[in-house]
This record gives sequence, C-alpha cells and structure tokens, in this order.
Amino acid sequence: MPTRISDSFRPHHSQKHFDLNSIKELPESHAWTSSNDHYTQENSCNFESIPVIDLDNNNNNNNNILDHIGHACKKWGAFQIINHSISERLLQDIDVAGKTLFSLPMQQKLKAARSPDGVTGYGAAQISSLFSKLMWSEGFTIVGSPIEHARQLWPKDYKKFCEVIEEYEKEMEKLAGRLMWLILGSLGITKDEVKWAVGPKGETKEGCAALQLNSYPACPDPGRAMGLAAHTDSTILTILHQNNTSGLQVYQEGNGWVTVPPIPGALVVNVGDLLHILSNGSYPSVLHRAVVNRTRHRLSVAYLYGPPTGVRVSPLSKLLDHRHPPLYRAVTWSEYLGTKAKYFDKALSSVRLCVPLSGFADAKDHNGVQVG
Ligand SMILES: C=C1C[C@]23C[C@H]1CC[C@H]2[C@@]12CCC[C@@](C)(C(=O)O1)[C@H]2[C@@H]3C(=O)O
Ligand SMILES: O=C(O)CCC(=O)C(=O)O
Ligand SMILES: [Fe+2]
Repeated sequence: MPTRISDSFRPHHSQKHFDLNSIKELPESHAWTSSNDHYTQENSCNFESIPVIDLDNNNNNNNNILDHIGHACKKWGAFQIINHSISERLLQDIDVAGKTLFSLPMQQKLKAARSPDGVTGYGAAQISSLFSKLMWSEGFTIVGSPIEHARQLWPKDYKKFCEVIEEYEKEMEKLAGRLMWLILGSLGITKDEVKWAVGPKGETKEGCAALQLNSYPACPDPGRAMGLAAHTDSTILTILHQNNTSGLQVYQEGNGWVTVPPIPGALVVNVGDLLHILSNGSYPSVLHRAVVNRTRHRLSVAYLYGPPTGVRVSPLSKLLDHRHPPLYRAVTWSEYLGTKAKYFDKALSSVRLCVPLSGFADAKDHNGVQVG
C-alpha cells in the first residue's frame, strides 16, 4: 500500500515523447475517436456555465457566499472565484514560469523527466498510461520544493522559477484551506467537527498538495485531438488557473460538456473525489477535460489539494443518521491515489460501501467493498 502521494501512480508503459510544437499533421497515435473516450466530443449548446462567486465579504456577506458555494457544488461540482486574494502579478509570474519551462528544447525538459515510478517532474499526465491514444499536452508535476528538477532544467539559473513556484504554493495553500472551510460551512460543518484539519492552536493544518502545470500547444486537428481526457480529480478540491485561452469543459448530467470561459484573474474550483466522500455524496466530484484549439497555445496550473498524510477521510459524522448511512469507507489520500491508478473512473465506486436498504444500523458493521 503506498504511504505517500509520491508513491501512488505507476505508469503501465513508458511513453515516447513527442515534440507537439513541431508536428504539422495529427499523428494516428493522437487521433481520438468516440470509442477512446467514454463521452462524446459534442459540446452542449447551453449558454449557462458554472457560477462565478465573489469571495469579498464587502460585496457579498458570508451567508450569501455559503449559499452560492453550496448551490454550485451540488449543481455543478465547480465554480469560478473572483476577489480571492491571489494577485494578478503572481498569476502572471506563474504563467511566465510555465511558458519558460515548456518552451525549453525537448532534450532539456527530459532531464527533469518524471521517473517511471515517480510522481514529480516533466511528462504526460499520469492518467495517460490508462488510454490507448496519447493526449495533446505535456505536464510538469511538483510536490513541495521544485529545486531538484529546476536545477536539472537550469543548472545556473533555477532560483527565479523556484521562488515563483514556492510563493504560488504558499498562497494556494491558504486559499485552499479557506475554500475547504467555506465548502464544509455550506454543509453546516464547523471546525470542531473536522479534527484532522485543525492544529493545536485552532489553525487549519497544512494539507498535502501537488502543483500540476499543463501545456496544450496549438493543434493542427483539434476536433480529433484530446488535451486532457475526462477525469475527476482525486483531491478534496482543486484550484485551477487557466491563461486567457478556453479549453476547460465540465460535464453536467443532462447537459453534456459545458465550456468554462476564462475570466481574467478568476480561478476555477473543482470538487474532487475526497470531498465527494467527505460530503457522503452530496457534493459529487466534477468530471472535466481539456480540449485544444488550432491557433493558441494554452497553459493551465492546477493546485491539487488533499488531506495531511496518513489522515483517513470518511463521510463526516454530522451528515449521517438512520436515513443517511455512510456511503464510502475511510481512505487516506495516498491509498485513494493508488485506487485511482488502478480503477480510474471506477475508483469512487470501488470504495463505496454496500448499504443494505434497512439502513445505518446494519451498514455500520458492514465493510464490504463493491467494485465496478
Ligand atoms: C496528487 C495527484 C493527483 C493527480 C495524481 C497526483 C499528481 C498529479 C495529479 C494529476 C494532474 C492532472 C490530472 C490527473 C488526473 C493526473 O493524471 O495527474 C491528476 C491526478 C488525480 O487527481 O488523480
Ligand atoms: O487544463 C485544464 O483546464 C484542466 C487541467 C486539469 O484538469 C488538471 O490538471 O487536473
Ligand atoms: Fe483535473
């Protein structure tokens, strides 16, 4: 059983590295058909997209914010936030850091390649190994300090990159903690009901996190390519910054794929699988993907936020009673990442408890796991 998040994803096969910036015609290896993806390429013609929520208490009182957040989590599993306290300057800096990294020559980027049994470094998204077609993207995953990989990329000149990444991680950590309490607050949960998330002085404990930089070069045949295949994040929540190019889509039952338009300075918040578990299914994790386009290079930065190492998360007891038995068993983050690497879109149902119709009393001593 893996114990750290860095032990969890082990790719099934090593991949050739394509330099997507120089390819003039879509290779067969990157041409997706509906049989490669469980969900259609068709976009919804719905003009409504995920809600935009103002986090400034002066514009929006706290109860209002909680109502909006609760509604967004139930209906969409995602929302955008404005006035979130992350400066425009830092968002620009992280864009520049990402661009600088991805525009390095391939042989240089490969010096920081993710090792076959590792999580951090340069390469295709971890889930790539689960698909027969390759995605039109490249990624760089960071957990904690980026210094080791940064030194491999820029032996003499790695400081600036590290400073920006570390500042971004620090600011995101604070914002993620705040968002987690707002989301839990919208379920009526207070700090004293989530012991693992609170330190001795009442402060929010540092969670674990990964930072994922994604680059989607302009693509000669965007209709047949896939930037990042449909997935849910194995997190409590994810905070996503997209540069001013659209590509992110969320799936809504009955509506199909809905584009999340980039709003300058706004950030996207996704409900992840662990929040799905904590909320006992009230806030379902959002299925999302990234599509690509013909003319513009797109960059996104995802802050994947989870509980501290070793903590087992399970449906919050305040949400449970005889009519609402726990639907999921307790899991640590690293255990769940291992489950995701193995079962992918069946990971959540693989940790679902079989709840007899008679309810909670029976479910408590029933730990059967239903897979599939
Ligand atoms: C902490 C995490 C969460 C990971 C695995 C590990 C590091 C990188 C994350 C992502 C980022 C890109 C999408 C995803 C689906 C992927 O392929 O790698 C994510 C995955 C998950 O949310 O499951
Ligand atoms: O690029 C995007 O908009 C999506 C990225 C994403 O889903 C991820 O990194 O988990
Ligand atoms: Fe994602």
